[in-house]
Amino acid sequence: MKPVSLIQFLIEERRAGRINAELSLLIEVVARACKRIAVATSKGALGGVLGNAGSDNVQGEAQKKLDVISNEILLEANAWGGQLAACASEEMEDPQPIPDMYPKGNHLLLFDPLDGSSNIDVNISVGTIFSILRCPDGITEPAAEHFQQPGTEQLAAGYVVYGPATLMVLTFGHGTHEFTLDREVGSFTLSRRDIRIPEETAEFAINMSNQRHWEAPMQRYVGELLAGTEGPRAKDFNMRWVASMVADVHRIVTRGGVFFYPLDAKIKSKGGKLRLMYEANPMAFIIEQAGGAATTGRERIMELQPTGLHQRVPVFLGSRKEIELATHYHREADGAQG
Ligand SMILES: O=P(O)(O)OC[C@H]1O[C@](O)(COP(=O)(O)O)[C@@H](O)[C@@H]1O
Ligand SMILES: [Mg+2]
Ligand SMILES: [Mg+2]
Repeated sequence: MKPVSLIQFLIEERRAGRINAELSLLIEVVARACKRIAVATSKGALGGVLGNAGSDNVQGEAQKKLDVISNEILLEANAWGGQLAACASEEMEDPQPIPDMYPKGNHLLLFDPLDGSSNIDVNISVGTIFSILRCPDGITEPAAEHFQQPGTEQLAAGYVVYGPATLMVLTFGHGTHEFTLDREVGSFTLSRRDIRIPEETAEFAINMSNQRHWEAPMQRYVGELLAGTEGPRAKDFNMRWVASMVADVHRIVTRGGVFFYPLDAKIKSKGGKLRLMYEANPMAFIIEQAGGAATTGRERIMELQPTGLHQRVPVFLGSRKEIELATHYHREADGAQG
């Protein structure tokens, strides 16, 4: 089969009327920026990109040098791209307007410039996650409230994994597709089209060290997985936890599985660990378009009405039947309590 580059794929999508020229160009700009981030991450200690930046972000987390470098690469690339009205990032409290000297567009871009920051210094896969929305008509200086649209309003979402290979996974709402960076030619090439995630799985991902803090329905669900063939599920389950959401989600996009970052007593006051606008919503869109499911344990993530740019939510995503069961246990427990 003749290789299909990302550019050719975007032309196909435009010809099919699934995306417009501006969105297509925006994806090209984001892809180009991620190629530069791939180079930066691959330098490691030699490039002086490891370690802390000496500053904290809006979440009160110590920023890694690569958090800051990746953020700047994405801001710089998108400032003069011409497709954006503004962008927002995990690493910035407020939305970043497009400088007046540059042409503006009708899209809003949200991103987690470097996901899996705790793994940077130990050379484990990290990534970039992004979500694209339409800027409301007539808004020239978008504020946080203009970004706060439900996940169902996303025009596109994607992530890039910087691992042994650099991969981009993308959806426009017409299936989920994977592109591999061909380092020799320097471009992303289609490696899997219309990905389907198996409905059933025997592989789960969760940070088990938080177990004692979980809610009862989560204790029950994971307890049954761990009981395996000796328990009510009558099947053994294997566990994985990379602690880079992009890598854990990419494993699921590749071979199925489930990923959980549930609410627990430690993070209850924050509403969860992962961020709705630039982690949960884009991943939910990608997973749903590949036949999987994504909930908070109670509600469909993409139907949530956002209340803040950096809002956190519980995340349950992956193989549909398992996510439905875990969600059912939570709703049932709420019902019993209701
Ligand atoms: O350290 P924990 O509790 O295992 O959490 C890991 C989770 O935190 C994250 O690193 C948060 O994302 P950032 O690295 O972008 O802040 C996720 O990628 C990952 O799933
Ligand atoms: Mg992240
Ligand atoms: Mg991050």
